Formats: sequence, C-alpha cells, structure tokens
Amino acid sequence: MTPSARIQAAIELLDAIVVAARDQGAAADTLIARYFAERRYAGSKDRRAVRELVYAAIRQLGDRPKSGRAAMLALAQADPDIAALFDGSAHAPAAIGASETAGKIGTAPDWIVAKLLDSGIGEEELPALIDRAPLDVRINRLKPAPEPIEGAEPIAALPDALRLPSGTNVEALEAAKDGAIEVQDAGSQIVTMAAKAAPDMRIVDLCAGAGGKTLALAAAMDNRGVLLATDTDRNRLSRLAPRAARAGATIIETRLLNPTREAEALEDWQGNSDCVLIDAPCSGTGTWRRNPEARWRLTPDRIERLVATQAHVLEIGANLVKPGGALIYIVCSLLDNEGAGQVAHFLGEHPEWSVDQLDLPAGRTHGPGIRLTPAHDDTDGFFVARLKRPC
Ligand SMILES: C[S@@+](CC[C@H](N)C(=O)[O-])C[C@H]1O[C@@H](n2cnc3c(N)ncnc32)[C@H](O)[C@@H]1O
Repeated sequence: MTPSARIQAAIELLDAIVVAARDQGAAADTLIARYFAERRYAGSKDRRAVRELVYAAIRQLGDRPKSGRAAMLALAQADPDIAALFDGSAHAPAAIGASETAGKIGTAPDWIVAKLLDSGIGEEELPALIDRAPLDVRINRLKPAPEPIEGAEPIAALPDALRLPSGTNVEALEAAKDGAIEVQDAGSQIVTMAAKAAPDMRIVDLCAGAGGKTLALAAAMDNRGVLLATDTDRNRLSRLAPRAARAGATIIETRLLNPTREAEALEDWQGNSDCVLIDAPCSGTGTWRRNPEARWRLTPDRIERLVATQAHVLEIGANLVKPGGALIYIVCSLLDNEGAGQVAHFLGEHPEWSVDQLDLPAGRTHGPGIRLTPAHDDTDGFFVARLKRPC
C-alpha cells in the first residue's frame, strides 16, 4: 500500500468505528480485524501502519467525529506530512478542501470531563486517561514458573505481575499457550487482591465475564475451595471454561444467569459465600487507554442505566454473602456515581454493613474505597471497595 492508500484505509476504518460507536456496534479492534480479513493483500507493515493511524486519530478526539475523514483531518492539521498525503491520487484521499472541518481535539466529551472533575479527577490527570496502555501479564502460580520473557520488567509490590515491552506478541509465547501467564492489567490484578482470596474459601465472581479476575482468584485459592463464576452474557462466559482449562484452574463452576432472575439461579449460594466479588458493568472511563473509542459511545442515558444495573447486582451479590463475609465492589470507572457514590448508596440502604479498610499496593483512598488512576498508578482506572456483612 502507498502511504496515501494507508491514510484512505484508516479513513474507511474510522468511518466504520464512528458508526459502531454511535450504534453500540462492534469494538474498534474487531472492526480492524474484520477489515484486514477481507483484504489479505495488505502486508503486516501496512496493517500495523493503518492500525496506528486509526488509534492516533481516535485518541486525539474527545468527541465522536462526524466521519472518518474528519478524524484524519484532525491528525493532518497537526502533521503536515499526513496532510500532504491527501493528494487525490489513485487510492488516496481527496485533497483537503478549504472549508472542510476537522474533528474536535480533546480528552472526552465536555459533559464527561465535567463529571470526571466532579469526581475528583484533577485536570492534570486527564491526558493519561488516553495514553497508550502498557502490556501487563499475571504469572499463573497454578503452573510451573514460565521461562524468562525478553524485556519483561517486574511491577513494584506485585510479585505475580510482569510488564512486557509494547508490541510483544503474547499469544505466540509458550508461557501464554500453556497458561503460565495471562494478560491482565496490573490494576485489575490489584483490585482482585481486595477479595483476600485464600484456599478453601467459597467465592462467587458474580460478573465474571470471560474470567480475567476469576482466574486470578483461582490462583490465589491455590485451586482449593469452591469458586462460582456467573454472568448474564453467554458469549463471554463461554470463553471462561477453555481459559480455565489452559490455566489449570479446576475449582471453577460457571453458571449463566437470566437477567432480573439471578437470585433464583443462585438459591443454593444465598447467605453462604465467604466472599462475593462484583466486577460490575460500567462506563469503562478507566479503560480508555485500551478502548479509546469507548468515550464516543457514552451518553447520559447509558450511564444512568449502568448505575441502575450496578445497584441491582450489588443487591444480588449482598444476599449471597454469609454473616461476617465480604462483598467486593469493583468498577473500571472513575465516575463517582458508579463507584464511591454507588457504595455510599448501598450503605445508606444497608446501614448494618460496614466498610472494611483495604491495604492495596497502589491507589489512593477515595470515599469508602480505593481508586487507581492511570496518572497516579500507571494502571487502568478502577474504584474498589470491600464491604463487610455483620456476623
Ligand atoms: C466489567 S465486566 C466483567 C469483567 C470480568 N470480571 C473480567 O475480569 O474480565 C462486567 C460483566 O457484568 C456482566 N453483567 C451485566 N449484568 C449482569 C447481571 N445482572 N448479573 C451478572 N452479570 C452481569 C456483563 O455481561 C459483563 O460481562
């Protein structure tokens, strides 16, 4: 592909990403993979270059642009070399017209930035929200120690974590193929530690998804005890069993839940879990580094619906905790109404529950829990609280 053709390909992809963000369609990564699956002629260098252009364009625009071209024009405004490639030649984008408008540069839509600031995120922390994320893995202690990985660095106070050089093809590593390492952001590993999982416990991972945190819990339990992983999304949950098999985690039972009828499916777990971990569905404002187009998907309505779902899963989870047991509430959001505010609301409704102070290797105290941010902790953004049911 010529450099101009790469710009044109990035524009086409951005068009699809803009529409998907508006209509809650597929993620940018999925769209990029599909695009190249249909264009086998594009070599690996072309794919990498186009992907980088696409993500550079997405990162710089806080608001969803009107088109892929508007997104690339914003890049062109900052980079004359890119502007020069809008030359109208074969497979190239048309020359830039005098009256064309580029997408608006920013961290996020103004209304979300206002919510972040209201939630105590400082202006100076905003740029880090859309930086490139590091590549972290968790060493799976259920497997023999992996061979040393070139360029891997330890992460302070996290003995099971490694930070790999960016661009490492993790899936190609033997350690990943045999389940000795799992890709997992350091922040995700840290918030899972709030469960204080240990052998012989009974733990429910209520919103387990494809099991990122479930596998970390199984390792902390040394494969002893009972670990129930549930979710309402069949697709995500179905990815857990093969991952668990590869990781050698044998204590995990999965259970698909019917939304609004979760309690019925969990009757046998009512009031008898040592710990219930709720990694609740959320706006994902803490994970924009990985999914920068996610900020183009948010609407006030969508956040309101998420807040209602979070309150719902908190109630479901609380009923499963035994007297004296713990409820761990996690969101990868930095908005207070999803994190500290949600927990404050729960405590208002359940004054007999108390906050269990956490001692985690990173983060800062924020209301009833701990918050990790990309700027302060160099992890994805998370809020986590540990609540105790009275004996
Ligand atoms: C943040 S994701 C979980 C990620 C996962 N824990 C991990 O570490 O990879 C939130 C999950 O909550 C699930 N969910 C949404 N509503 C739910 C409900 N009512 N009961 C259980 N899970 C629910 C979603 O399907 C989604 O998989």
